[in-house]
Amino acid sequence: MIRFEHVTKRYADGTTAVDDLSFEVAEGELVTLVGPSGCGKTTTMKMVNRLIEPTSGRIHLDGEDIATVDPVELRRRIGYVIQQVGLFPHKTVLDNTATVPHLLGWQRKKARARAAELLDLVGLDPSVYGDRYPDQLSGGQRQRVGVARALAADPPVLLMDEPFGAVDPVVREHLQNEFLRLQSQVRKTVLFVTHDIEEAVRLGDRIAVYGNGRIEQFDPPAAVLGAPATPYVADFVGADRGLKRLSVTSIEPGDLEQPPVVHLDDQIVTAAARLAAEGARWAVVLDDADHLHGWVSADALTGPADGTVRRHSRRMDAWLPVGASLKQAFSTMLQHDAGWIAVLDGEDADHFLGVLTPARLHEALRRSIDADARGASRGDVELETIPGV
Ligand SMILES: Nc1ncnc2c1ncn2[C@@H]1O[C@H](COP(=O)(O)OP(=O)(O)OP(=O)(O)O)[C@@H](O)[C@H]1O
Repeated sequence: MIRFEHVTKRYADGTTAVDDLSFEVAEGELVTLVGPSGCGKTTTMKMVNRLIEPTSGRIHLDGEDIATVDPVELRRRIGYVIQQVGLFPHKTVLDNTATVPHLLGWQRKKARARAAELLDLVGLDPSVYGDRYPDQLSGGQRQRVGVARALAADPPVLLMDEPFGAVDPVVREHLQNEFLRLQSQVRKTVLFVTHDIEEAVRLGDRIAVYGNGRIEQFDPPAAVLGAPATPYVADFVGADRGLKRLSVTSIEPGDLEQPPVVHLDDQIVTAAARLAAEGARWAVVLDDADHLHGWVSADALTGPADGTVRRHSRRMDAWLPVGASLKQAFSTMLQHDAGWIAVLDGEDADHFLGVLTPARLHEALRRSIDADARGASRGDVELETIPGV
């Protein structure tokens, strides 16, 4: 969708901002450009909408050399979000969002309806915020309007330059999550500039790690964290990259333990016998519809034998859908003070798959690091284990 071919930008004072850059961004892909200040990220981005012209090389958009396209026409195909947002202070939120459709000559009613739809999509109720002016919004809300405005004309490509850079870390994380949700719906081709490796890892399908006008590594987040291509990249992603990796490694069915499973209406004797046969101290409890209910301990089943498991079972709220990140798993364990979490599958996360324990979480992380290093799949990795004490 976007292709850079040997692109160099040298400014008039002799600064080489971008040096012989070649890379490609696929349709619907979100690529983060990350690196320290002054390494050429913004220059790269601004060459895509021709705010800056390359000194040499070519950039293709959807197969077309952009040097041959009228810049104004080109920019209509490209949404642009910047840190300062650049909303018009004298226009309402709704009118700000409808700017591009207006410029494209849409009828006022259609443009405003589209703007309202977009505001809704970025989490701002148009009936509450539509008539406000930008200075009546918080920083995070202004950023959302910026995103809505960039999407209003439904451009296939989105350029985002530190769009969440000016808000505090909590709001920032919130905006990142919302943006990921939005992107899963709209699937734009996105170039996203940031100097924050955490943000790059969290958002990018692939990350371009910049060092001084060149790309040092262009890979999916797990590979950048697990197998940095150069000492520079290793240094940039930081010594705690194992920890960052938690957020880009997802829970897979093969990571799970399979404790005994009993049902709410099972007789206590039957359930106790099942636990004893497996030498288990507890079992997962499902309801009639096979949905997760909770758990029951072997000790609780040693009392009076009449009745069903229902009497002794405890509710379990610590669960996640398969595919959630190991970071979410760890955080859920801490939040519920739980020694394990249930992992569910299915459209409504209603099918019990197994449980993730801290030991299994650690294994999953090690497996994924090993698998990346060897170019293997996670299930094929045999781990050496350190004997327990
Ligand atoms: N108009 C200009 N004239 C001369 N040099 C420039 C100009 N614009 C940018 N530069 C230089 O080009 C290099 C790359 O700048 P660029 O803005 O692309 O970096 P960046 O990675 O986006 O940095 P930041 O994260 O600080 O925004 C820097 O050394 C910068 O000083």
